[in-house]
Amino acid sequence: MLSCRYSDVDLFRRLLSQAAPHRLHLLGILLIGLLWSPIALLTPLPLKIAVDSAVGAQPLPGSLGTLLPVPAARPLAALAVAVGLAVALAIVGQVRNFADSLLRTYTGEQLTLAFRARLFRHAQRLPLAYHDRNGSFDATHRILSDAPCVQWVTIYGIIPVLTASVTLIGMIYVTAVIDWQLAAVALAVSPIIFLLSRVHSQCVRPCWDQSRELEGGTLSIVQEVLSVLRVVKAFGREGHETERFARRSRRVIATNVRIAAINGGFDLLKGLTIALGAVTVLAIGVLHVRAGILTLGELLLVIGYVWQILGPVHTITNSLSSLQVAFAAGRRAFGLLDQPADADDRPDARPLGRAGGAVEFRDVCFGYDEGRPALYDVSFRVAPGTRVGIVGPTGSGKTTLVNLLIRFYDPSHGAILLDGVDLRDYRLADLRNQFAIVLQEPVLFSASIAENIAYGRPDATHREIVEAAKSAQAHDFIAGLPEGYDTQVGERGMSLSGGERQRISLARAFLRDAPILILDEPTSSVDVRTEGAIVDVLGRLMEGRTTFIIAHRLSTLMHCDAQIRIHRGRLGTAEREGPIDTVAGVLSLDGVPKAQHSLLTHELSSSSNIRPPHPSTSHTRSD
Ligand SMILES: Nc1ncnc2c1ncn2[C@@H]1O[C@H](COP(=O)(O)OP(=O)(O)OP(=O)(O)O)[C@@H](O)[C@H]1O
Repeated sequence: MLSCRYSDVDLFRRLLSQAAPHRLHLLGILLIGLLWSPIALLTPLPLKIAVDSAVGAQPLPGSLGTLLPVPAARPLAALAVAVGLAVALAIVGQVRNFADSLLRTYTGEQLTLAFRARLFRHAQRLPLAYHDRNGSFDATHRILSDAPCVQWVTIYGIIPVLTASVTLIGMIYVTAVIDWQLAAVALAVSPIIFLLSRVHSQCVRPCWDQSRELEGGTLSIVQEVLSVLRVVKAFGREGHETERFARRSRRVIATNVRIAAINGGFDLLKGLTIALGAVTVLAIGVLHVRAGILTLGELLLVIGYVWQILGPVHTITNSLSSLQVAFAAGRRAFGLLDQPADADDRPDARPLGRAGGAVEFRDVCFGYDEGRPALYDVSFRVAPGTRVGIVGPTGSGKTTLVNLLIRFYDPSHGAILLDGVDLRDYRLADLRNQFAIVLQEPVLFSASIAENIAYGRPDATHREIVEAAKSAQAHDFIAGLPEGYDTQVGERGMSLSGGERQRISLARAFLRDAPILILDEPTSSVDVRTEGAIVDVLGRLMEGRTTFIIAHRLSTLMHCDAQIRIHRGRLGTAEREGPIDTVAGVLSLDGVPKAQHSLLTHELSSSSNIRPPHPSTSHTRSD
């Protein structure tokens, strides 16, 4: 779990600093909240006036009596004052509620959006190893469901506690002025309630942590199943998946029921304490009325305050215990945010315009997991413009090799050089600009075809997009669509055929015009007829670019100058048989004229296959 190591104080501090840019809005909410205090203090007053001055013959209370001197013989005038005050309070209260709700919603959404954007930005910068380990939905859930914790803490946590505290102090003061003994009784209840709240928070906190983790796991099942629905349907596993979801959900339910039971138990205890306080105030108050210390109206006023005193106490304790939900979410959100991102550029990192395309692996070792190497001591050199096929059995390390080249991962030992410079010495953004990638399963985004083609070059003009589509033999089918280049392709391009999707991703690679091309079995998901067309397109796409093409099919290797064979993470020799020997074109190595050079055999070595370069071991091209 990535979320356990933060104390509440830590979280509180970090959430406040996350909310800091919106402090003016938060101040506005606080001020509107503080308006509640005078409204709450004045709310029981119309009742007192009605009882003491309209029914009884008392003068209007305090400064109201000075402002509106209603004679004792005019009970209707006193009633009018009571009604007028009640209506005015209701209007002011409703306007305050309206402004409060509007500003809370606006600020809350802004706070959540800002935190979500920060988490999303960070999730994209995390090393692929993090997402491999945790699955993509883990981050999704943290970004979508846990990010609102920043508004839960500020708008629904601290601000209600502050405003309720001010109201509480005001009410205790006014009650004490009227009858200090009643104020003391009401006050005596508060520490008991705070104590109960503290114990409550401690009991409920681990349950909230567990609930949020389980909920994330449950939703990840939904996401996983819906993203591979074709497979689930094809195997008829809908029932199994539903049961898996229900099993997880039952655990969430059990945890949430436990939380509800804890909350209910503590609410009961707090409610009983509050009722005990109110009943005691009532009993003492009645005795004081009988003894002539209080008027009946004052008793009603005080009882109104006592209930309202207990209201803010309730608000404070509820806000404090709901902070636990926010902290549980905050622990998960910061758990994501504190994962180390891809290494930052070195301070002296080199800018890179357009690379020449010379690539060298020098004694490269790498493993995804400790003690399970995926590549051992891989060394080879490739001259600019060489088209290299990477072959080997499944799981041998082909994808790993190109992953290291794009710097999705860094080698644990050795170095990879581009144009003679260690990849780690380049600015990462500049380095990644050197690659165009076409994958086995083309990746399209739910946007228009034009936007998908321009994904690697958002500044491309429409003309350039069309040119790229023509080069990828995609223009004709795109032009035949009712909305042409503006056609929306649906989620992951599912409204297009496999061949159409692959042509769009090839058009994207043409438009990108990068000096290094990475092709990962680009024809494996299309039929034989489409494959022929795509192989032709690939041939043109590879022209003048250093190309690494992972391939199992001979047809795909047809355009390659050289082959790297990998077996269990080690390099083997280049193949002698097969299409390589028959392909026209020569690998040029480090400035040596092309025609004099043979292929990679003497340039490729692994720990199991290290030998000095020697013409006799080299693999001369047939042409
Ligand atoms: N993200 C990962 N986390 C852990 N291990 C991985 C990961 N990706 C690959 N591996 C392991 O590394 C080894 C090499 O995998 P790689 O994907 O490079 O093989 P490959 O030759 O491309 O296979 P294929 O032809 O099936 O795509 C395998 O043992 C694989 O299980």
